[in-house]
Amino acid sequence: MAGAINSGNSNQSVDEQIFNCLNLDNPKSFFLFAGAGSGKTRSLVNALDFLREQQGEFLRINRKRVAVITYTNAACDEIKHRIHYDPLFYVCTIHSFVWELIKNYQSDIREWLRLELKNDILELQAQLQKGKAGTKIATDRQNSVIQKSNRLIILDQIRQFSYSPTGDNRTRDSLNHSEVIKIASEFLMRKPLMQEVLVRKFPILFIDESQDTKKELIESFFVVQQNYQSSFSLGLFGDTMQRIYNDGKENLGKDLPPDWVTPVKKINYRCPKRVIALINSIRKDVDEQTQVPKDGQVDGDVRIFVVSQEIENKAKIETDVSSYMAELTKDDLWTSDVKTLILEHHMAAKRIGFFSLFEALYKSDILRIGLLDGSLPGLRFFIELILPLKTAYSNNDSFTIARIVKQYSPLLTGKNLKDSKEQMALLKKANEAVQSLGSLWGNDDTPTLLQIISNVDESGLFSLPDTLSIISKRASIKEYSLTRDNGIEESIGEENDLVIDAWDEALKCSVTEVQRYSEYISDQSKFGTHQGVKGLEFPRVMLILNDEEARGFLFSYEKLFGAKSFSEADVKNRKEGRETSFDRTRRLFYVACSRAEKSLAIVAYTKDSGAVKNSLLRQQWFASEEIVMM
Ligand SMILES: Nc1ncnc2c1ncn2[C@@H]1O[C@H](COP(=O)(O)OP(=O)(O)OP(=O)(O)O)[C@@H](O)[C@H]1O
Repeated sequence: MAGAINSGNSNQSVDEQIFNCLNLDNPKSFFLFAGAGSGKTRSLVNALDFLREQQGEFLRINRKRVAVITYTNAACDEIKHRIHYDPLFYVCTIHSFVWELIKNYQSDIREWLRLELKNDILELQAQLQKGKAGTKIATDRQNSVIQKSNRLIILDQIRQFSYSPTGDNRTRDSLNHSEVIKIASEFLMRKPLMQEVLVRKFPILFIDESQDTKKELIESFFVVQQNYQSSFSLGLFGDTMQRIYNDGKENLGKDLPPDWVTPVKKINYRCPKRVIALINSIRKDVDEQTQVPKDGQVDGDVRIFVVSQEIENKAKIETDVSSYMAELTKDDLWTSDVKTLILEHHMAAKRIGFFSLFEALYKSDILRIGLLDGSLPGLRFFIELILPLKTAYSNNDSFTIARIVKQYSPLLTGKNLKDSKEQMALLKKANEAVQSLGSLWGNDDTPTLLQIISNVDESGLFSLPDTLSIISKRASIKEYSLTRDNGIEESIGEENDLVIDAWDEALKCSVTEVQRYSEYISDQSKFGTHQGVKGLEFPRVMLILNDEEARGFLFSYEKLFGAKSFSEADVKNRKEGRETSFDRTRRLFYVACSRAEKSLAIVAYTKDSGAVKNSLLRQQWFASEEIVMM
């Protein structure tokens, strides 16, 4: 690693090396890249504690803060919690950070957007001229030209650009996620004033999981660091082996300026010895970084179960695997407290039983983000109102029923009750509406979502969210399209029908699917995705590998384990030094395996069990007794 002027492998010295960088009179930048479970997050928090103690007063008096960019909102909350919400630290995701940086440059944003839109339109028109007419791609391009041209026309009418890091930004004055990243990177690169403002406000900037931070931004932060070496410290935390998104900077850390400090961490504090040996092997052909266990670490167990893809009852296989592991490890919690990691949300949806609902809404680009982060108003309506009301109804819990109805029902608004001469009649109406809704649940069956919204619409018990209301008043539907935040906006064309189609399909599902979805999304379920568990740890991990179910093309476990040969593109990419789906999958596998604190079971569904077995034996990541053919 270039620029390693300091190294050491005791944890104490790593933290001290970082502390030494944080002297505001002589700041240094550093790059703490180390394997899974080596305590990078812990070192980050230690550095913040150090800053609070040593520099807190100075920073506060001079109205400066320390910025910490995290990869997810969950990681952001975790760090904020660990530093007791001290306002000295500005902890946020990359999108919030860059918006904070650029939001006061409104006229520059307008000019940037004008140029960007013009260039995009020219490029699309050139592609349209070159390409075949009448194809789907040509239609998409034409629509895109129309959309961008419309945006260009209204550009000067926009008084203030807006952006929400967690929203879908579909109003006419909003910027989208990739635009704010692009704007911030370009402004940071080109505008000395913006660099100065950044450094003045945040003389110290830490970036966690920086291997997955958008490369153009990382590059612009490097430029700032070079221009402000004596007043700015950039601290990067991460692990190149855990880069799982394509927009991160490849080979981050290569050719660092010579004055950067690059501490080394070799101990893995999380995983048992056997898992450490496994992840060392997975990593061996990539960068030869090896880890050692902490003193007194347990051995732990690893098994890989090779199962034919053809097997119908996968749930049974996975229960059998749990029992096997419980017996092997003498740990009964394998049958009740296991984190199961799947590659895609679809796989959890199938296993938990909300697949039809998920599949229907996932099809729409507009609804997808809200579906994945649990914020779709159409679903929240069921989760926050209908399901709790149903539970209270089943339990004869009249207190809770009254609370929900009073809080949400338009029948019983204060104004309604005050104005009404017939309060008793209103209460009776609300009561009947609750009875009517409750009666939809028969002895053995549960209502569909459509039955529920029709019932509620008719009784007037609750106002439906705009999305659902539109469905039930389908007659006027063509004039509207849906947005996640507002429900209704001016028509933007074809996408409208896709959203309606998606909801049409979803409303045919039973409300039980919403219940299961709700458990999954609020993290009460035992499932997580391979990507989503970055940074987390669990005692018992079951990793499900199944390309067929995952449907993605970015990852291929069949290739990783020899059941599928490399495509021509893979061969070409490898020859030319570019990464392949094999490389990406190997990194994802590393991330997922390294979450285990005690024991790890891998269930590999495959079209060719024999080929997988041979390949596993050749690869030597697992001992032969650890490979279980099922
Ligand atoms: N010096 C230490 N002594 C004891 N335990 C430690 C030490 N450093 C970290 N740990 C523990 O090891 C586990 C992993 O630490 P942490 O999450 O900080 O690692 P990480 O490098 O950020 O991991 P990953 O890259 O896999 O997300 C945590 O449970 C943490 O509390």
